Amino acid sequence: MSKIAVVYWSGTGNTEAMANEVAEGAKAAGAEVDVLTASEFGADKMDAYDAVAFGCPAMGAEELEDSEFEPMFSDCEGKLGGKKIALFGSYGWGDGEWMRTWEETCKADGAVLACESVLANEAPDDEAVAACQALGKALC
Ligand SMILES: Cc1cc2nc3c(=O)[nH]c(=O)nc-3n(C[C@H](O)[C@H](O)[C@H](O)COP(=O)(O)O)c2cc1C
Repeated sequence: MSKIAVVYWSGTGNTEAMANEVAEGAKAAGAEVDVLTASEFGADKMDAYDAVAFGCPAMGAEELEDSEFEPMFSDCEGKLGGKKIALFGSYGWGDGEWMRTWEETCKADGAVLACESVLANEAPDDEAVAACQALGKALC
């Protein structure tokens, strides 16, 4: 059985709702899943999981949230080589630039992106919910 971590930051609950759907998808596919906030995760926990889903909304000016998520993620970057991961997050008025930048960072770190990243405009609609569940399944 694969062990999967869903690690997220969310200010107003949209990315949290996505994280819960990712977890549901992975559980339905038979994985053991831990859902953790950014402050509950770090590089020292990476080896305990077969795959990790990272979720963070667009913050700052098309950036990762900089007080909790970005420091945690930077910490994990040294452990991303060959690691199966997937990215998700909610955004507001932008065009998804934060996610494209984030994907490039992960590829440069040698991460194996299991599927297309999932973006939701504000609260996830039915399509985004289904995509989050499929993301969770893709990590199994
Ligand atoms: C301080 C701040 C900065 C933001 N910056 C961006 C941005 O650069 N691009 C964008 O598309 N949305 C931006 N947003 C909108 C959020 O990404 C959006 O509301 C998202 O749904 C929040 O997700 P959450 O509920 O998981 O916190 C920003 C929101 C806040 C509060």
